[in-house]
Amino acid sequence: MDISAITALAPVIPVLTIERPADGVPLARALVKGGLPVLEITLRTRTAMEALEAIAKEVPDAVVGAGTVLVAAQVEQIQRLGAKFAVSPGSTPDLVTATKAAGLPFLPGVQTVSEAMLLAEQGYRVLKFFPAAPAGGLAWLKAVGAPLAGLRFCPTGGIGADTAQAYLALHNVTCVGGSWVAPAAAVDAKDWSQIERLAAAASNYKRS
Ligand SMILES: O=C[C@H](O)COP(=O)(O)O
Ligand SMILES: CC(=O)C(=O)O
Repeated sequence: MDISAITALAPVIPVLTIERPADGVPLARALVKGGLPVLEITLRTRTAMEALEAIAKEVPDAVVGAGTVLVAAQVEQIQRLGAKFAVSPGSTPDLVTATKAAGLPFLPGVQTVSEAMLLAEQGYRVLKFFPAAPAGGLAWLKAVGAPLAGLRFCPTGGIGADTAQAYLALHNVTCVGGSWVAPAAAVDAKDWSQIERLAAAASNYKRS
């Protein structure tokens, strides 16, 4: 699957920052059961790599990727642990080269038109728009829809249950990313049924 196919699988990509290794698998199972199979594990915690590997091994219906991929050296490791894609808040030439060499689908982050154009020159058609809400949100996406007509975005950052549907209604939004479907309090309480309900609600959002 390429990144277009992966981002087409579900309207919402849960962005997960996992603090305890034991949380990863039940959290992933709850999200997949709720209808959100594409999961982004951010590499922001000591346990992220371990959680990524466990989910890749034990939750076969999940399409698990790594987020907060900042340097090329991480690419080989996440792929070896079972990541199906890489996400970054931005992009660098080294990350583009490393993910292409590895054949690992990559969702690079952009915040400006010029960044989007540079990635389009490299062949990317699906980009993460990060941080979506502070960087212009719905208004930015609407404004770039005509000039960047060939590009689709996965806005992430500051999106919640109250705004996700409005983003998904835009023709240049393929999916949205966010942490709201796995609130830290629910994870701390191991309230997997609450997370499954939040995922089920998010999986019902309609795309344009
Ligand atoms: O850095 C944050 C992640 O991209 C998710 O953002 P969020 O917590 O605003 O949904
Ligand atoms: C911001 C985000 O989702 C990432 O760190 O990849």
